[in-house]
Amino acid sequence: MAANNNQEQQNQLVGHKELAHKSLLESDALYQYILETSVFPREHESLKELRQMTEKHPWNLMATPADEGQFLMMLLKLINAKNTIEIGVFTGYSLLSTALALPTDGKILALDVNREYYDLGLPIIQKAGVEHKIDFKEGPALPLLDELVKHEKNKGAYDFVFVDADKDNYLNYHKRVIELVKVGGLIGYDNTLWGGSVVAPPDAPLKDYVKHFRGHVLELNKYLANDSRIEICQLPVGDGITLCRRII
Ligand SMILES: C[S@@+](CC[C@H](N)C(=O)[O-])C[C@H]1O[C@@H](n2cnc3c(N)ncnc32)[C@H](O)[C@@H]1O
Repeated sequence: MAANNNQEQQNQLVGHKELAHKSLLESDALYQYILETSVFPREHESLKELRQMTEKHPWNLMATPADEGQFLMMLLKLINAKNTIEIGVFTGYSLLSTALALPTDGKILALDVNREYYDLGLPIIQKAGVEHKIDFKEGPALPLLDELVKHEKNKGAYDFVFVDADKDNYLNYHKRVIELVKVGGLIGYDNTLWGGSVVAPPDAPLKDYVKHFRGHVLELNKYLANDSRIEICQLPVGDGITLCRRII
């Protein structure tokens, strides 16, 4: 009986390294511990619900890890964010975290090339009562950002921009969002440690997709470190998030 229970527990734990390997947490047990001991206030039950619902989605590994979602919520509250952009929504874990953290009249412009993912998580966003804060636009983010930048009123209008989409476009996004975020505002680039591969030796046995985007992530990191318009802070939360505070 005890052996069966152990096996069951093992089965539940297996998979973190495979499915959520982008997290820096190397141990399945530690990951599980974080999930079980993260205190989501009552009104954030919806985050747990969204995670459970999408857990079996084949691309579930794309969702923002729980520790990072919690961090984002705290950060947004600390900077009193009201007007934000999210590039790369997927099923909406980071989007729901953001929506819960913003005030009632807060707004998020949410961009994703695929609305199907968003629609999957939407019922939970609606149940959480925060859909009114979200303006979802389907399509490649670059032309949508170009359109925003054209209008003077949008420049410096955003408190926070979260970038979590196609890694080979991050530098292109940076060129646009730096104009949209206000001086003193923040841009957060996700996955800047890229599963730890940014420090892997050139001959390291990396998964194909990790290898494919590694060069782009390295290029972004170097660019951000030398960009005099921002000050940066790279945090080992989730798969690494680089916060850029616009200073000029
Ligand atoms: C890593 S997932 C985002 C995860 C999400 N932030 C979350 O918490 O679940 C990346 C998303 O970027 C979207 N994406 C990829 N290329 C894009 C593009 N060119 N423009 C807009 N969205 C894009 C994908 O459709 C996918 O939903």
